[in-house]
Amino acid sequence: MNSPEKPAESGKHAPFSISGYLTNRQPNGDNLYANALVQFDKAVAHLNLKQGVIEAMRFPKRELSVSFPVEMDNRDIKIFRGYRVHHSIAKGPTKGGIRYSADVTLDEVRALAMWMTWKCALMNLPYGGAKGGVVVDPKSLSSRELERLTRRYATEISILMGPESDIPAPDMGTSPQVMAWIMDTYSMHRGFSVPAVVTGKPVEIGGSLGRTEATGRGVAVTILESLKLKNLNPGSITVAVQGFGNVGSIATKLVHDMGMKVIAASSSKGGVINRSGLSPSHLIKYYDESKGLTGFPEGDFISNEELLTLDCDVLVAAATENQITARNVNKVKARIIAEGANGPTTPEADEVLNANGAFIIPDVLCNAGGVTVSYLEWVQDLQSFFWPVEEINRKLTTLMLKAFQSVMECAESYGVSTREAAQILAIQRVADAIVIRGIYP
Ligand SMILES: NC(=O)C1=CN([C@@H]2O[C@H](COP(=O)(O)OP(=O)(O)OC[C@H]3O[C@@H](n4cnc5c(N)ncnc54)[C@H](OP(=O)(O)O)[C@@H]3O)[C@@H](O)[C@H]2O)C=CC1
Ligand SMILES: O=C(O)CCC(=O)C(=O)O
Repeated sequence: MNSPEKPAESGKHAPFSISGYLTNRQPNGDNLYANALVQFDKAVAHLNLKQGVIEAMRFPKRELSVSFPVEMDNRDIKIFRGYRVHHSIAKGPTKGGIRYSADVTLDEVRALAMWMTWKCALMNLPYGGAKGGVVVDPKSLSSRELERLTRRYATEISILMGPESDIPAPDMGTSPQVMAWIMDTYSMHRGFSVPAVVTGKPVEIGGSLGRTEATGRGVAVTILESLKLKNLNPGSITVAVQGFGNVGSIATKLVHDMGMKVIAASSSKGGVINRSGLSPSHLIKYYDESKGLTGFPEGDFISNEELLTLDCDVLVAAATENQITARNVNKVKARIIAEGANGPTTPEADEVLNANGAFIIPDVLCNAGGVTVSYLEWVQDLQSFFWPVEEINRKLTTLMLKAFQSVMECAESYGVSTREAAQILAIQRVADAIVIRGIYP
């Protein structure tokens, strides 16, 4: 693996060391921003770009760290920490979700913001990349506490937010309701409704039909396309899904509708396996009622570690980052890895999977359905004219297939992995925007 401290072999980039720049010192392979830089260095080495242009893409454009007080239901005041990072503004306003998680770090948000830049560029959306996060376990808060926290965080980052500057959306631990509170808070400060300031809202206040399902739908569309590429019949395919939130649960339902057999699914505390197949509707009902999948009666318990290394055809990694690592990669048996989550595979594990002949649908492609329908939501909000769900799903599928095709062509012509191909395409497009704008002549 290339170290992010060491320029890649081409020697083309990064005299600027990132020593001291990373904020959380995790073991090698676990720091998400370091991992994002390893991927970037690998992809950019194939492109003929000026040093300044490379430097401009290597580091975030701007970062906001905030501390803010929230009154708890028992009248105690707690201080929370949050972030909003803009990685690139070269191709348009910044776009990207907000994550509520007890473990979120600034480096994690930096990586996720960088990946949003590549994802938007790969999908040809007129956006740069951003991400936000608050260090909080949302399940530990009451609904009123969650609302107060969200409104205060939205106020703190409102100096960056706006329909023409930065448009947040849901990510892990946030929901359409959280987006509604953000939209309302921003609108209160402006004195009129600004639906286009955030996407993934409930449809009653300007959300788009199909947005809630969009990320999982994109995952399913790319899996089906991968099966076509490999001449595999969906009816003979077994699938294991790690993570059963927004992305994992919808992907489970849709691959099942396409004829594949889902044999295992999990949430954070473990999951369930049944080699005869699981019912997505039963899983979804159980998950909503029990807030997890452990104890689901129609199968046997399986740990997350076991699920990742299960004998199956397709592994959908739809939970969180750093799940397929140097520690477990040699035991992964799935031939197709669909990265519903952002950064589920570390760079070391990525190399091993590729060497072993696995087919990876990389995160910036696989989970791009969410931001794609977010874009459609933003366009609908700006024009105050809304489309039926069939039209949204048709547009989404068209854009996903086009991106899938271009990644395959790029992988073929450069002789690189699918992840490198996706990033090569995206980085070249962002670099073109930087050069054409004349920001870094
Ligand atoms: N929502 C979106 O539109 C998009 C999301 N993504 C990415 O997809 C991933 C999932 O996001 P989303 O579905 O929205 O998040 P949710 O918060 O809706 O769900 C997350 C799911 O992952 C589970 N989980 C968390 N940690 C682990 C773990 N270590 N092992 C197994 N399961 C775990 C959670 O379990 P539990 O319920 O027990 O906590 C939950 O089922 C993230 O990486 C996110 O960045 C990417 C693009 C768009
Ligand atoms: O819908 C969006 O704008 C962004 C979704 C997101 O955070 C992601 O794709 O990782």
